[in-house]
Amino acid sequence: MTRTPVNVTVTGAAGQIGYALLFRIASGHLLGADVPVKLRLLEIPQGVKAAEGTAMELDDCAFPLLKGIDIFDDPNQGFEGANVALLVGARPRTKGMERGDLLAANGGIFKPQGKAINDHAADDIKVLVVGNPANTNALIAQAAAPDVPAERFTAMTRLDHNRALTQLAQKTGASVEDIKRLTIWGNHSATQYPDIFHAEIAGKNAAEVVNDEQWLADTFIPTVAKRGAAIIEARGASSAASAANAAIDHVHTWVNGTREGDWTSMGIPSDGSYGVPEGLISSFPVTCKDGKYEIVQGLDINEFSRTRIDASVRELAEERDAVRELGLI
Ligand SMILES: NC(=O)c1ccc[n+]([C@@H]2O[C@H](COP(=O)([O-])OP(=O)(O)OC[C@H]3O[C@@H](n4cnc5c(N)ncnc54)[C@H](O)[C@@H]3O)[C@@H](O)[C@H]2O)c1
Ligand SMILES: O=C(O)C[C@H](O)C(=O)O
Repeated sequence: MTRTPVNVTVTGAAGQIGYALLFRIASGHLLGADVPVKLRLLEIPQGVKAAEGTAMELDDCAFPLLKGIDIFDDPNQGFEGANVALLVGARPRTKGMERGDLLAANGGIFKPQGKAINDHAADDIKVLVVGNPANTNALIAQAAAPDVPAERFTAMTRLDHNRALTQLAQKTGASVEDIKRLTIWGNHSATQYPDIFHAEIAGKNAAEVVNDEQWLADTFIPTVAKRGAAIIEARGASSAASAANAAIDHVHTWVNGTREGDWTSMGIPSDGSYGVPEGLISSFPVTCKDGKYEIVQGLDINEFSRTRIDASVRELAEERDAVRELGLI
């Protein structure tokens, strides 16, 4: 039986992450090796020509699963019939820009995009926000889409999760696939908290295997939390291929499920679990099954973790208050 192609909208398609992302979506890594896709690329008018060039290259790959590419500069058209939306395009922070300016500039992008998703996307739409500040941009888009279930709006902390997996693997000599149940809590920012207290390495508690709280506090957490800045410093540009890879992982896991005995990290609207105020889009440990996610419940949060989760959640609440004041939510 031939399957109906899944419509995938990608914003910021002509950017760095877009260039690393589109070829993997078209080759079946986002949804599965048997799922045909149609790409809908959304750019600002100045980005359309470059997106057309990328579309030419996509054509030149002759991907069997790629059933069409359309390019738009109007969000209402870009999100028409979208089943999956990857919101990558965002206004980067430029010199002299305060956080409030950045939130306001991104509000001008994510509010209309949220409304366009509300009015035009397919009923089963799943949204991943990658563009920074990802959690709060997701909140803005979600608030502008009252007819879409709030839980369909998610923000990307999978890159942080993947970064933490490798740091832990390198410290312990384990292989990344031997590590399970690691968690990123909070905001995709320097306040995020990568938590290994419930993680397992080949079945053993990771914190006990590491047995070095100083490494945890002074090396592991800051290395993971500030990795984005370290990449910018080294590369002269923000992470692109690893961010695209994480976006692929996030959606693939959401759609196809977490592996047995494991969980992942996703920025999702809080239901009040673990003391995170309801509605904030914060990263949690989640399991995924049949296209839905659930927060892992009942984890014992120690004092070390509590302080750090609270600090990141406080930052999210401040960002929410700032966008509320700007009338964006
Ligand atoms: N959550 C994460 O883990 C993570 C990781 C890396 C980067 N990021 C963020 O992802 C975003 C994109 O990064 P990049 O390196 O691809 O940036 P980039 O500047 O190379 O590309 C951004 C693209 O978005 C387009 N764009 C801007 N406004 C748009 C709009 N309203 N509609 C559609 N397209 C629009 C631009 O024309 C540009 O082509 C940045 O905000 C970056 O900070 C997030
Ligand atoms: O773009 C950035 O500021 C960094 C990015 O969010 C990252 O984590 O690599």
